Amino acid sequence: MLAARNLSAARQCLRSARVAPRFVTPVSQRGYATSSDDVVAKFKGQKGSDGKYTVTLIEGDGIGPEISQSVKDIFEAAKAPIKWEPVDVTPILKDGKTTIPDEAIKSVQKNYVALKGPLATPVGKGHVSLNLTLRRTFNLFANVRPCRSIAGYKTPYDGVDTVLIRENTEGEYSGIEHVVVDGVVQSIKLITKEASERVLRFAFQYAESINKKKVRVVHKATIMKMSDGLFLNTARDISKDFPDVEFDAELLDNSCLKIVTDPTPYNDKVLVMPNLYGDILSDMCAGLIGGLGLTPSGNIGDECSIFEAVHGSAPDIAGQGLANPTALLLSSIMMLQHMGLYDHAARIQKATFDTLAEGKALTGDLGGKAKTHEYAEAIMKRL
Ligand SMILES: NC(=O)C1=CN([C@@H]2O[C@H](COP(=O)(O)OP(=O)(O)OC[C@H]3O[C@@H](n4cnc5c(N)ncnc54)[C@H](O)[C@@H]3O)[C@@H](O)[C@H]2O)C=CC1
Ligand SMILES: O=C(O)CCC(=O)C(=O)O
Ligand SMILES: [Mg+2]
Repeated sequence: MLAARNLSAARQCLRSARVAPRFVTPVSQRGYATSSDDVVAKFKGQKGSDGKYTVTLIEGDGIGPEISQSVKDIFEAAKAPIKWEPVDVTPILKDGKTTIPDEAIKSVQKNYVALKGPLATPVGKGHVSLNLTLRRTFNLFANVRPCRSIAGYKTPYDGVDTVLIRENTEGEYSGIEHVVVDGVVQSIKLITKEASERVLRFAFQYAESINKKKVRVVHKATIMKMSDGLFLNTARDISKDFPDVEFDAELLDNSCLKIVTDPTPYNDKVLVMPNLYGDILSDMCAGLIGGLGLTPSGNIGDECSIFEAVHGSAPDIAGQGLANPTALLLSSIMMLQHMGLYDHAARIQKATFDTLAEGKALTGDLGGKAKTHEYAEAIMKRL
């Protein structure tokens, strides 16, 4: 009884502590704003004697090395104060479990931040997803996936500005599966109150920090009454701690229909949802603005964060210089903003958006003829 009361008091204390404003830096400078002034201060302490910050780099599979090269070239041209620390994440088997090498883990823990290219996951048999392994290893509980229309690049949808936050450690992605009897398998969707609380609280704080004062939970608690029900009820509880943020909920299928019909009513909201729904909806949103070559993301944790594109390793175009590096580049801009390097982020972002708007050096996915490196060079010329 006493323990329960202590736990509840501790939770209450945590709630009030975290509701306090987290930023001094004005929102106009913070851009994607995934961190706080405290986190920025932590990075300042990481600055080396050469004036540079070390960032772990996981180049990834398929198109990963090509798009990573573009980011490295553009950062060099922009004189961004980043020293890359490349690590190998080839999976190893440890105590019967797939894991990533210790050096990679230590590098991210030391640097607090990584930029990551896509990692391929074999279908069916084979190693578990290394993307999930990384998210779980570093407890990167919130996956922030913004999706904004690119000025000058016309799609059937104008002025898209959605932000989706995906629970990043459990749900349908838990990978707990077993054979019940031959021909019958069971896959467990694990939802805990603790992980739900963590990502929901982040979503409310994030909404406040980017001045989108509405949070919408996307769920299917009509069918998954217990699991999505727990997520939704937890959201209702957490919303009471954020009286200035409007809160509502919507069924996933209805959200899909409404977003592809007209995404603009979603511009003033932060959408938050269990893992798989966020996975699917974020690819869908990318389709609204021109495809997966354009959408960034940040996997955010309390200790460290990993920034990566929404897309995968694109084996159909790998090794041919056809990939659009914009999604990884925008992820690296999110990363700079996360670290408080706002001026460098703004310069690279402007050069990128101006290049896209000019439309002379676009990659094939955007209807252009430029190779990956030619598009990167066009950005570099503007820096
Ligand atoms: N976070 C990660 O590292 C992710 C990894 N994956 C993995 O990637 C592999 C391939 O998955 P797919 O289903 O093919 O999805 P995908 O996202 O790799 O590709 C889907 C389609 O989008 C295109 N595309 C993706 N990124 C592009 C870019 N930067 N520029 C131009 N076109 C681009 C591809 O050519 C393809 O036609 C799988 O092994 C999957 O497990 C998938 C999603 C995320
Ligand atoms: O890990 C994977 O293979 C897929 C991950 C994914 O689709 C995503 O993170 O959006
Ligand atoms: Mg995905």
